[in-house]
Amino acid sequence: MPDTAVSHSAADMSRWTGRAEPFESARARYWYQIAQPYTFDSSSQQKSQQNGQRIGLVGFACDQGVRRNQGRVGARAAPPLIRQAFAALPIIAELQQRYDGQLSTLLGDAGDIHCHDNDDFAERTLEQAQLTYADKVSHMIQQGGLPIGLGGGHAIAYGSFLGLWQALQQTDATSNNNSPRIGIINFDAHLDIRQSDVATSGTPFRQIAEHLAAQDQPFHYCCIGVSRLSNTAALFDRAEQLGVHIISDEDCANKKWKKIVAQIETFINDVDVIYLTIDMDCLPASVVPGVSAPAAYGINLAFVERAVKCIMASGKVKMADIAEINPTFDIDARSCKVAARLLATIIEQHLLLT
Ligand SMILES: N=CN[C@@H](CCC(=O)O)C(=O)O
Ligand SMILES: [Mn+2]
Ligand SMILES: [Mn+2]
Repeated sequence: MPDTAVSHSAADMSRWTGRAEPFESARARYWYQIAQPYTFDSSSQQKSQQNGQRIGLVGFACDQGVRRNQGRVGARAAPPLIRQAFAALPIIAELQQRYDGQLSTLLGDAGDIHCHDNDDFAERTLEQAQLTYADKVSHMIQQGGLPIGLGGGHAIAYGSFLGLWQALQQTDATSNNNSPRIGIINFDAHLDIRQSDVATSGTPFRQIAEHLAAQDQPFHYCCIGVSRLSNTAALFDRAEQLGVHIISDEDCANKKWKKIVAQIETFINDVDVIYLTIDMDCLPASVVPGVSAPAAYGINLAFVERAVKCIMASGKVKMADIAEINPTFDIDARSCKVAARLLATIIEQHLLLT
């Protein structure tokens, strides 16, 4: 048992495994074959130069926010299992062609931040874990990489935002008093803007709104997949006060794609950088059973993937994460496989664009 409330475990490369195919051509390439430990350059406040790998994975092995939010815990076990499902996926031909000879520079694993929230530890473990995680992702952004956080509960979102915020504070635009406008796009059945005396997995976007207000910055938040039966009227009231752009789960099912994509593009056009977060409970419980709070209705995986591609195509996504997988309730690793597919989609789109 570690003697601190928050610890970091380095990348365990022995978990990057998959099929061996000695009789196939060299194009039978998998992510497990090219992942490397993430390289943190200590001299690194080299603004936006490519010092580490292009993509950095970092786990947020923490479900204290879910516990505080009266949810069912277990999400802390997800990061290595999402990695494992992703490791076994093939690298698509377009990426192999594009990065011929440089595949080993694409993907770094920065290990996991652990939040040890048992009775032996002080109350503020979650907040410490968020800060430790934020420092890691901020460093990656400053090295010119795209960090992708693997939750853990959705309390990861406040850490992801803080990491992005810290990195943006170092940019020339910010020092010239011209802060980039941050847009947050969250795929989620829940708004996660709860009022509470402590941070939880249900509060991160309200915390972000307060952080931005304290800095005199606008709050641009678009939540896609919101369910009218997973959020109270009090939450919808707060969403209205905060100017949240809501695309409901029913809109996703019933409205024409063209209309939805126009709404997303209008949101994107109003911001300079995007933090993209996917709470896996945006999908139906039949597709993703292993989450903290399963959705009865949910939005289609095909819809989520198409929308993620459209958001990534903006070239504005500087931070991303995938949250709320809870392996305790998964069936045959189905939920981890869906998370891995969305992770692959984000990575492929980013690498094909940059
Ligand atoms: N991060 C998710 N939060 C949801 C959980 C809802 C539930 O437990 O039913 C929320 O607070 O709304
Ligand atoms: Mn949710
Ligand atoms: Mn959520």
